[in-house]
Amino acid sequence: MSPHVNLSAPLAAARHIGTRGIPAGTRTVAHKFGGSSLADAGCYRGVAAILRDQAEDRQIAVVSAMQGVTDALIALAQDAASGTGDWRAAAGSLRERHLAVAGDLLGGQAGPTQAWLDASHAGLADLLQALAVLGFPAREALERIQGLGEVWSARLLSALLVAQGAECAMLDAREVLTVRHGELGVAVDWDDSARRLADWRDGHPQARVIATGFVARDADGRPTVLGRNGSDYSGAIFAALFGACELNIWTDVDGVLSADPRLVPEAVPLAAMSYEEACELAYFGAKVIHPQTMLPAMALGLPIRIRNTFRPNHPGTCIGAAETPPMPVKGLSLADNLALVNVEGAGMIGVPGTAERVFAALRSAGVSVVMISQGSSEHSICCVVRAGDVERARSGLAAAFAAELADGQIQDIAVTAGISVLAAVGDGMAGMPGVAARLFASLGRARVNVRAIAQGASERNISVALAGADAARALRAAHAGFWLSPQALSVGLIGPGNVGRALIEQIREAAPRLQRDTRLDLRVRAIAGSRQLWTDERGELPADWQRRVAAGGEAADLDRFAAHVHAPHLPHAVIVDCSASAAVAARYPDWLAAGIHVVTPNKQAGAGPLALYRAIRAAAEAGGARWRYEATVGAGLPVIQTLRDLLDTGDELVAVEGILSGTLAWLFNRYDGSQPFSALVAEAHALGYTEPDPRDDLSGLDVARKLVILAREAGQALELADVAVESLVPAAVRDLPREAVPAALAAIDEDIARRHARARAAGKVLRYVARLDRSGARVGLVEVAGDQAFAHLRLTDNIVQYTTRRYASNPLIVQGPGAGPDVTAAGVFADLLRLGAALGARL
Ligand SMILES: NC(=O)C1=CN([C@@H]2O[C@H](COP(=O)(O)OP(=O)(O)OC[C@H]3O[C@@H](n4cnc5c(N)ncnc54)[C@H](O)[C@@H]3O)[C@@H](O)[C@H]2O)C=CC1
Ligand SMILES: N[C@@H](CC=O)C(=O)O
Repeated sequence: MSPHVNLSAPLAAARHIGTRGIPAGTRTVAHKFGGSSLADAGCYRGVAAILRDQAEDRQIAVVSAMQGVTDALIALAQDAASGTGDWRAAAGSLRERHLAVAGDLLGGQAGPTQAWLDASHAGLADLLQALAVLGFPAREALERIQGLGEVWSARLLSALLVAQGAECAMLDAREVLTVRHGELGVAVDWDDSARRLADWRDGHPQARVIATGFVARDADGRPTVLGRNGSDYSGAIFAALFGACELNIWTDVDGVLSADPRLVPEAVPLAAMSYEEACELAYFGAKVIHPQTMLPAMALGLPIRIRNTFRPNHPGTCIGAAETPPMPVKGLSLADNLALVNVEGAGMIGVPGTAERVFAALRSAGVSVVMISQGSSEHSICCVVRAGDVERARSGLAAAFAAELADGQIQDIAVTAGISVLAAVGDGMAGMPGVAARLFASLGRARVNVRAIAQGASERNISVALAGADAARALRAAHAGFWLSPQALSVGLIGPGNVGRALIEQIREAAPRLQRDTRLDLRVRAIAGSRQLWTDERGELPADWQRRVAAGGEAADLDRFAAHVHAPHLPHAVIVDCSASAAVAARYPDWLAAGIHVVTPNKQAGAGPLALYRAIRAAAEAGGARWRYEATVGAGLPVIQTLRDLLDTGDELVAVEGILSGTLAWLFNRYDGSQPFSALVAEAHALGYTEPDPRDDLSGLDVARKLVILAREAGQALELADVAVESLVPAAVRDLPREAVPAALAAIDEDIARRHARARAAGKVLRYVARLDRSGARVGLVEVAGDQAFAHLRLTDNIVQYTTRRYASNPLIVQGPGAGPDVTAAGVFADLLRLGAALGARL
């Protein structure tokens, strides 16, 4: 970069003068503290502690004004000059604020500092009065006033350090730093500044210096300021003049982030970057450091560290570090409030000098061009300008090309307002194929239309102009494309009941391992209950997630829920339905058609009306999304997967028979006539084995649903009504509201006791069995001989026997616990992992 060439010689000479008399090997470090680090007395104490804790031999600290003071001073000057506002009262409160901070910091020793501040504020009042008389904001007075905040701030900090016994000198930069204001900004007179500083040092040999940022003197010795971000620039200038080996810029963030965290919650802090990357990022959006600030540091190769005053142990971001991590894209930035100007016409093709005329016209109109793009057809030149410049740009171009517009050689000078530019920046993209592809693929997935593109031959920045309305979505999508795993899965859970809660705990426990070992990045970003909806951007659930979901939720709204889960910036989305709701199941076709995967233990879809089942299958096919429901039969057991494997490998199902209800298995395993059957039902409910309404188990409906799911898996168009079902629910309980069921359920006890006694007398046991074969589908309570496999189950064990063409005389058996929140959640989780594997996770 040119600054190396232009600046390094005068700077090296200035450094030589500035470090005169300092022993070789002395380590000097420069620090700069912004207004956010100096908001109140507590902040000054924090800054003093940071300075005292540093290990360097010599220290130069450059300070901004207290937070908000520079803006207040500018407003004061303008109000006084224009005769508006109560500027006297405002000046009074500024004085009070500084006196109060001095009193707080220095206590009994505050007298001299307060007297000094008082005198300085009296000078300010005189200046304001002069402006009020003049009636216009005379530049010299304005610059003198604007810089006072830094002078007060440096005085406060140095007085505090001295009061704490830490030796230091205060340097008013207006005494030594000589600058000129030119068309390209402020230029430092390095030679003059270095000589003045050396003279000042003769009278101030202290190892620690507190200097004013932002202010300087002009060639005639009049006070002036360095412009916006001037304090950072002062930091870099004094780092150079004092011979510092490093510049620390202390602010209120942990360093430079990969993107604006207000728009991209997943933005990550960057440990290191080159000066060039920092310049590119700073230009748009990343306001941590201004490129001009870096010029002296770049010329001398000084590392600049961005650090957090409020977390001083955080390493921050090192700009210009010897080694920066090899990442193709280091950061993304966004500029808003722009417009596209497109000069288009067949008459431009192959005509030398057209581009020169376009840019000359824009220069004459005083328009700075943000981005340029021209296709190789030369049919149009398009550039991006700031929204406030667009009318000047249009009329300037219209005047410059008036003749060509009149005779049709130029067809149009078109302006599109409401444009943003997204820039992907990184030294590492040079020579690396695929970076642009990744950026544009991410934007495409988020359905962002790209209006114009620019990439220079340095290959350090790809800039994309797009509609402002798409900007935030584009930024998040691009960020996900570079920083998130391609297997990042936005998870939304419906029904945080027994199974849902267990599932979330399992995900929380496994997520870090899965991300590390398989790249599957599960982010639970939304949880919907029947009454509340909770959403989160990042999807990293805290330990007290249940409390937050219950406390912080909004009203349940499945449309909002699905929209949040289906975040365009995340590569994949899945809805996990852990409710038992038919209304929720009816939403699956829409979700699947939109590309949202669905995983569920809810049987209402798989065993729902055939029309819904078919619509779900068709939608999944059309949307490319997957519907997985292993836990609907046998909870965590591989019942459906086993059947699929049999069928997919060409086998043929002859019959399926089994005990498919964990609840009924447990009830009849436990029941021995010594206690009422209804008491055991209540216990099964409390253990989380039953359906939300236990009548679904006792009526055989739950078992019938499972049989329908298996039949459909085997290709049969079975409806629930086609299953012959024996219900155990007494007629008196069937139509009661759910809350009334527990009290009424004793009505079941007598019948079960009688049937149990009869079976026992015959040397048999009662089992609720399901069977599907060529003669049809039926579920009911049967007496099973004591030597049969079905008689020897434990607890909630399910057993499924597949008789197939291959497994004809000796059926294939799947057996194990078939109900309970943990095993069911594990079955759902296994489906999620299978989905992850299909999306490319290394599972
Ligand atoms: N518990 C078990 O052993 C097994 C359960 N299943 C199935 O898992 C699902 C959940 O079962 P559990 O957790 O035991 O039931 P649960 O009653 O404990 O939880 C269901 C949750 O869904 C919520 N919910 C109901 N309707 C909703 C709606 N429209 N929108 C949002 N949330 C709604 C309820 O408020 C509740 O939080 C059911 O479909 C069940 O059939 C499947 C296999 C085994
Ligand atoms: N209530 C059901 C739960 C699983 O589907 C059962 O008991 O099997």
